[in-house]
Amino acid sequence: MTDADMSVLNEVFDVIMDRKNNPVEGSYVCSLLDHRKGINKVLEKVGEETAETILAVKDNDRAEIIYETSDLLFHLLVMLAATGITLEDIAEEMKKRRH
Ligand SMILES: N=c1c2ncn([C@@H]3O[C@H](COP(=O)(O)OP(=O)(O)OP(=O)(O)O)[C@@H](O)[C@H]3O)c2ncn1[C@@H]1O[C@H](COP(=O)(O)O)[C@@H](O)[C@H]1O
Repeated sequence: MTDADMSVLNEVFDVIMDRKNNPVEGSYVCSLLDHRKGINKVLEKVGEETAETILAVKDNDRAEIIYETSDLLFHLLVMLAATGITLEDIAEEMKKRRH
């Protein structure tokens, strides 16, 4: 995997943060981060996408695993943005675990 492949996570996270700070009409991310709905909507999606990913793995369906894992990672990024945690925070934690 190249840095360019992984940079898409940073790019999408940057868009999510921009949506958080500069709400846009019709944005899916903004609908998830809408404070009037609280954090529940984001967490429901993380749970739903986790279940769908697990079922894709159970079915041994490669295309579906890729599709659902992408959904899950995206919603995890939205969850991190909602809680004020950055990808740098996650990277720091993972680097500490290297051995
Ligand atoms: N990566 C994503 C992304 N992945 C999934 N989704 C949306 O997540 C929503 C919910 O996913 P679901 O799988 O539940 O969708 P569904 O169609 O109900 O499918 P199932 O229930 O059948 O699985 C769908 O509307 C998808 O479009 C995404 N929406 C946005 N992004 C990124 O976020 C950026 C900002 O998006 P906006 O805020 O909409 O501008 C975009 O430019 C993208 O880069």
